[in-house]
Amino acid sequence: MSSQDYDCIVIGAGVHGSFTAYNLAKKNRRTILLEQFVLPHSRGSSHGQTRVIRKAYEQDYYTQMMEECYQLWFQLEKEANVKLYRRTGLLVMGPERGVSFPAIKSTLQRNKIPMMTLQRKEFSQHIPNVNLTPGHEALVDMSAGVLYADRTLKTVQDLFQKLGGVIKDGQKVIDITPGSVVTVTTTSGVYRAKSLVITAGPWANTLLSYTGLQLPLQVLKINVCYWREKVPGFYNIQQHFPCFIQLEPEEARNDIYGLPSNEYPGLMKICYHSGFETDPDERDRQTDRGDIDILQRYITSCFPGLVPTPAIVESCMYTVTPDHHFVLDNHPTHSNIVIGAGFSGHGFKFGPIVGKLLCELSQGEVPSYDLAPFRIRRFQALSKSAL
Ligand SMILES: Cc1cc2nc3c(=O)[nH]c(=O)nc-3n(C[C@H](O)[C@H](O)[C@H](O)COP(=O)(O)OP(=O)(O)OC[C@H]3O[C@@H](n4cnc5c(N)ncnc54)[C@H](O)[C@@H]3O)c2cc1C
Ligand SMILES: O=C(O)[C@@H]1CCCCN1
Repeated sequence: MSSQDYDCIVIGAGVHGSFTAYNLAKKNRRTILLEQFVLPHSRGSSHGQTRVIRKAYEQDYYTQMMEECYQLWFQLEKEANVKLYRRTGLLVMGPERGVSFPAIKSTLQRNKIPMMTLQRKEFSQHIPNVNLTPGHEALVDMSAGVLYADRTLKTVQDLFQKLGGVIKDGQKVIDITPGSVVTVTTTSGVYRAKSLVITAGPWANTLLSYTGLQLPLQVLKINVCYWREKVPGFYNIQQHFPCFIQLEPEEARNDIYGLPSNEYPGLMKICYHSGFETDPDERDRQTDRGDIDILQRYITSCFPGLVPTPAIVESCMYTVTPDHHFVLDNHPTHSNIVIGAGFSGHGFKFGPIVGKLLCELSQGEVPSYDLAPFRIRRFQALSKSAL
């Protein structure tokens, strides 16, 4: 067993822990990033080749955070000399009389984000091989695109190490002792630091249980489905096919989204924006595929150029809060413990800004954004403190 002292310990080397550690190292804080699995791994939420980046949100605060976040992604690409973003645009389709579509449209307009609305008659000219559902409208968020996810994690972790940061992978945290110096015990070491950041994705509540806190988080297994093009190239990134979000009527609850064929030749990724409850350590025992039936029906009616049977199904996990907004906050009883959790299936694109904010919180600095929507106290009636 080794015992070492740091300014900050970060638990979890997913996208948010990696960006937080990198921000801390940039501020010359002696930082260690602990990860239970050997890196890289595909057992959490940040693996896979691609994610959507967009400014199209219902809430101004996400759209406004993304303004700076895009700049941070570009800076990172420059610093590491690597391509992490590819512009495709994002086609948003949804019921004109619903809540979400008009809200997204007005947020984009209010914030002067480049966008294009598509009238039904011009839709097929711009977006061939997609049928717009009757009663639905469409717009395109022009600066949206694809982020290369696995490449991002490697890039950020490499930069962190170049700045002197330490990564210990294959070390599962099995205990946390809060205090003015926090002690973290792993399967092979004991580490002490002035502050701790917990970015443990689906395992957030397992880690938080050592600190006497539980958050209202639900862990869902997501079936990540890839669908074969009937004619190769129909929905290809090279042919400028965009990412898309299909907003469903509020009562249907969950949306469908997709990315152009890119990562696997001839296959387009289309997924259901929800899944089935799982224990993160038993992910593969969850075998429910009810979402795939919904996707098959949708693809048959709206994407006639795809074979409506998935060619590949991979797994990922969402950690969802009751309002689908993130948790970015200090621990309510131990202020030198900072929590980044509950990214609810839409957190990847915010990695650079979440890293910056969690770093600021851990250093006792005033955060760059109003974190009211992300504070733990919004769950007051729901969160159970075991203290
Ligand atoms: C299918 C899918 C599609 C998505 N699409 C998008 C998208 O298009 N755009 C977007 O912006 N976002 C998207 N997201 C969401 C985004 O990927 C997640 O919000 C983000 O990856 C969450 O990262 P994280 O760092 O919080 O969690 P994770 O990536 O799960 O990282 C947590 C890490 O903590 C480690 N850990 C846990 N417990 C311990 C322990 N005891 N000791 C040591 N280490 C531990 C885990 O092993 C893991 O590596 C998608 C997610 C999924 C699943
Ligand atoms: O965060 C995103 O942009 C994607 C697409 C929409 C559903 C959630 N995940």
